[in-house]
Amino acid sequence: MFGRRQAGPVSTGEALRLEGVRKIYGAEGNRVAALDGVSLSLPSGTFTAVMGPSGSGKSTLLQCAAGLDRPTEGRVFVDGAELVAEGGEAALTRFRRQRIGFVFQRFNLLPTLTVTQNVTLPLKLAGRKVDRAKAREVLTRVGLGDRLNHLPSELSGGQQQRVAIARALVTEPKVVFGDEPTGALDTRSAREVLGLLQESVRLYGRTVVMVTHDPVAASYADSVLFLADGRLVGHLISPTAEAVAERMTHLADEVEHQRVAAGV
Ligand SMILES: Nc1ncnc2c1ncn2[C@@H]1O[C@H](COP(=O)(O)OP(=O)(O)OP(=O)(O)O)[C@@H](O)[C@H]1O
Repeated sequence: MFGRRQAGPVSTGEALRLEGVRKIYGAEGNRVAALDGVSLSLPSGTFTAVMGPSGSGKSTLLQCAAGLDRPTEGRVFVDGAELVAEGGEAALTRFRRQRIGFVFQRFNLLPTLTVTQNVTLPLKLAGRKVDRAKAREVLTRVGLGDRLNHLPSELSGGQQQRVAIARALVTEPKVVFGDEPTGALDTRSAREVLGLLQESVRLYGRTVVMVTHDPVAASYADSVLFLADGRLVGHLISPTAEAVAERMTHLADEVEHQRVAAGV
């Protein structure tokens, strides 16, 4: 059902752009540059994996790119619109609801809502028409057309993550961000979820950005960005799991050498 790479629509335009993004945590004297000048441009209709050693800034990159947090410096554009520099949480939330979908490692479904209610929630929150037919269509696409009235607790982990994917896609966002979306799944469910993310890119023109620790998961992407110490240090196009794993091993060695040399 899910091929590793399928021919698809040619991508047009830019979905995500970061210009010199820095994110500093901590107070004076105790500062950590979680991101240290990251610039990138991802075309629309592409699937990108973000990898790097622990602490390299992957989650911070996702948070800043997805408007869950604001960079200390630099600019972020989603679908040509700049992430609002002012306006507080409400403005950030509005920005996200219009352009962005999320899939988290722990699914984050609301336990008291049915599958359909979970999927229509983003439409409701965005003040859009609660289109149950649309929710049914997206849920059918992810293979859950027969589970519409179930509660999340009545589903397996893989099925719950498929609900989360349907919820992320229902608003037809420009970019879908995944933070370890297969991290809590068994191999078979993980492959299904990766296949669905791939399909949302190939068939429906979404742009997917996924943080992962797993070279096999990364191999489903069109390209992999490698982070180390808050900087982009590599880019692999048409990745295989073996090539990704090899890069990661070298990266971990390099980071260790640099830390030893710097005495940290
Ligand atoms: N809220 C915070 N306050 C202070 N420092 C933080 C905060 N969040 C992250 N950091 C630091 O920023 C750096 C990057 O963290 P980040 O979580 O982005 O890395 P990561 O690559 O996602 O790591 P992992 O693979 O372990 O999840 C780390 O040194 C981390 O300790």
